[in-house]
Amino acid sequence: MVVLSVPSEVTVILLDIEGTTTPIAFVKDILFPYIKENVQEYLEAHWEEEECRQDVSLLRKQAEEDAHLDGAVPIPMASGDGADDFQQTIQAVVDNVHWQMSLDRKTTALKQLQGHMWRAAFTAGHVKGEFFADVVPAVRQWKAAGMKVYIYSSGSIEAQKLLFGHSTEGDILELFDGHFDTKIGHKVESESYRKIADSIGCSTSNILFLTDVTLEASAAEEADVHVAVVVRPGNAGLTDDEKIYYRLITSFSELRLPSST
Ligand SMILES: CSCCC(=O)C(=O)COP(=O)(O)O
Ligand SMILES: [Mg+2]
Repeated sequence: MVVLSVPSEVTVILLDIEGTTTPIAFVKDILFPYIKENVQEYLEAHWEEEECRQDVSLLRKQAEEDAHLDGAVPIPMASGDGADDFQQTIQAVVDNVHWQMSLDRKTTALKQLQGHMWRAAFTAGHVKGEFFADVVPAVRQWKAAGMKVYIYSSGSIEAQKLLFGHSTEGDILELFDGHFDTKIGHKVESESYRKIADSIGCSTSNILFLTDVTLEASAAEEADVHVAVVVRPGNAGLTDDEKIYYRLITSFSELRLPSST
């Protein structure tokens, strides 16, 4: 088995979700279709609620920023004048969400709405978070060894908590010391990793970040974070150069903590 020695200065392990702890297929084939199939009905049912208003307002702001992009879908303000206007505005939000999802965009606006929509599915037990078999045993071992373990995903913190709180392994939220999402910054920007270190109260070099996406690994590395790229079934392939450059693991069990023998 391949063994990757964790540098002795590492005290924090920061985990990506999709493609790292959790199969991409779970996100693409279960979580995302739930949104596409239910967004219209969800908006119709929750339109007048404050949380939904805020979600739509954030999506509208994002749509304005996206106006220059090919195929972008604007979300006009509802005039509040009649059922047709209400339906047209909802349809614009639905189309915008579908458009963003067709590009797998990771905007905070989209992720916030998705998190709110998944709440019902997870809490009712219709959907349970899935993890690769090595994930939970490894995290338990790291915690027992005194490591701090955090999550950093494009999925909203609320969605992350649903995934880990309602999973095939039960509620495993207690295993994590904290969560970060794109509100701290995008995962492909190195500044995000500096802010995460500040927020945890450690140096960036105390962090080991595990992700499937080399653009994220590169941004983290630029901030002096240790990185390993996680290769899982169903993940996007890596180039030969990436395979040579990055430390690769196919299972969390390949990590050797400093004190391990
Ligand atoms: C319940 S987490 C939802 C996953 C998600 O929406 C997503 O975009 C995952 O991105 P990641 O940064 O974890 O690769
Ligand atoms: Mg990922």
